[in-house]
Amino acid sequence: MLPPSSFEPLPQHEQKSEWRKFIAGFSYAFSGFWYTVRTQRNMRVHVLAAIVAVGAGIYLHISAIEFALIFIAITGVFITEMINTVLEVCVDLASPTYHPLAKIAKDVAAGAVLVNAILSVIIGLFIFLPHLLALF
Ligand SMILES: Nc1ncnc2c1ncn2[C@@H]1O[C@H](COP(=O)(O)OP(=O)(O)OP(=O)(O)O)[C@@H](O)[C@H]1O
Repeated sequence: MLPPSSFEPLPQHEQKSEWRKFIAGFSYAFSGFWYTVRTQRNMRVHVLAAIVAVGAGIYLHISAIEFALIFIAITGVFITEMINTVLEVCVDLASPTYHPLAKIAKDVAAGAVLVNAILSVIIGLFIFLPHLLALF
C-alpha cells in the first residue's frame, strides 16, 4: 500500500492541466521509443529495415493495401522489440544476478521478437517479390 503522503495533491505550481498531462504523456511515450532506439542494436536494425521497406515501396509503386501491410509488419516488430526491452529492464530490476527463470523470461521475449521479424520478412517477400520480378 502506498504511504499516505502519496495521496497528497501536488503543490499548486506542479499541478498540470489535462492538456499538459496529455502532451507530457506523448513526451514520455516518445522518450520510451527513443530509449529503445538508443540502447537496442536490434531496434536500430528494425528502423533501418523499415526505412528500406518504405523506400522500396515508394520506388516500386506498391498499392495502398500493400503499404498498409508493410506498416502493420513494421509496427509489429517495433512494438515487440519495445516490449522485449520492457521485459529486459524489469528482469534486470528484479533479478540483477543470474537466475534460471530470468533466463527463460529474456529468452522467450527475444524469441517473440524473432518470430515477429520472420513474419515481417515473409510479408515483405510476398509483397516485394512480384514487383521485383516484374522489373525483369
Ligand atoms: N539475470 C539473468 N539471469 C539469467 N540469464 C540471463 C540474465 N540476464 C541475461 N541472461 C541471459 O543472457 C541473454 C542476453 O541477455 P541480455 O540482457 O544481454 O539481453 P540482450 O538480448 O543481449 O539485450 P541487449 O540488447 O540489451 O544486449 C538472455 O537472453 C538470457 O539468456
